[in-house]
Amino acid sequence: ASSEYDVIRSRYHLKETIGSGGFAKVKLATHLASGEKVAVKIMDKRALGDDLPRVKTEITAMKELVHQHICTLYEVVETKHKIFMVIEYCPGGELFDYIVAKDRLKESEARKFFRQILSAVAYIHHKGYAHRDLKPENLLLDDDQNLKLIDFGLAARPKGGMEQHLDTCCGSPAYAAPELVSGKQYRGAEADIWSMGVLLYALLCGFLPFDDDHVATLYKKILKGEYEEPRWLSDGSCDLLKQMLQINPKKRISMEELLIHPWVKKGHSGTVHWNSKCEKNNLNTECIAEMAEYYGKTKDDMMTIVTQWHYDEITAVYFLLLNNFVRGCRLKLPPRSSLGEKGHNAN
Ligand SMILES: Cn1cc(Br)cc1C(=O)Nc1[nH]nc2c1CN(C(=O)N[C@H](CN1CCCC1)c1ccccc1)C21CC1
Repeated sequence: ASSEYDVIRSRYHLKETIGSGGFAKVKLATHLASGEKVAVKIMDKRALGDDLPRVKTEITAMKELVHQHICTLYEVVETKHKIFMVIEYCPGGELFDYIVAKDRLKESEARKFFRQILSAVAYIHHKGYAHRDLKPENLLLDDDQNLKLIDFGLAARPKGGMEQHLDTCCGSPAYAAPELVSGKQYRGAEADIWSMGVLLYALLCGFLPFDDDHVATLYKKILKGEYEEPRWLSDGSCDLLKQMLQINPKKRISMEELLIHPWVKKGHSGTVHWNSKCEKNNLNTECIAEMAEYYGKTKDDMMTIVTQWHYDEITAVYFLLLNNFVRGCRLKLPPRSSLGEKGHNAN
């Protein structure tokens, strides 16, 4: 099996495991060429079994969804038995743990996070995707305390567009919409809005609106749609939650209405900017120039190579440079000769 790791080890220094889920584990790693930290999600195809399509779904989705509030997929390495996804590293961990540590968030902080979640979800809906597993465990904090959405294994891109109904019941029960738990057909976007309502409730209250140890009882509570309104919730927060946690999806607030909702806009100059700042169709010329120098190519040749989006080392270097660029840092790639001296790169 060690040979299966040869390619990934040639480009990354794998460190401790920082997460392990059903069929995958995530290790912290360092990109040798740049010294940048990354997260490597490792899956064994034999253990995946009929979950393998979920991984393909996630890879396809992450290749298409490139956004400032979505964890960037840098590189994919597939060997005989393994799939390695090299993904943006978020040193702040899960939003779930952040809420638990603070008990609950002040309305202004909840609003800051909620606007970032809206930005990511409005973008994926615009691209024709529904996430279908929105919860605080799937939102990570980067080192600027900004949120990044992860886990697109359950994402759906209905062929007939976002009006199309879906029927696979999936996601985490406590965040699942009533139409989803009652096994009816549902629209992905409408179900995501409900889940964001549960998420907002968790941010503001520190506990879930619908909760029970027995999943059947939990479902009954979701279908009734009744939840507690703690006294610390403002009228504005209660009104917004009421519009998001409408059991009838037709009466539920839409994404368009959410983006301009007074509660969402309060204390912020503009509406939520959900367009991507890092779309693949307009390359960052400074990153291309830096790469051209590093690989000894002309800018045009470098541009051509990057736009093939092979999700190999080239794609990884481009996105690592870009993620630093958008944060105002300039990542310098050392001359390639130093590659030989492992761990040589100053961090
Ligand atoms: C927990 N933690 C603490 C610190 Br400090 C950093 C982290 C951390 O996990 N950072 C991090 N950066 N980038 C990633 C992660 C975690 N991570 C993840 O993809 N984490 C998910 C977490 N899911 C939430 C519910 C079920 C599993 C995961 C999926 C499969 C197996 C293990 C973990 C990525 C790769 C995208």
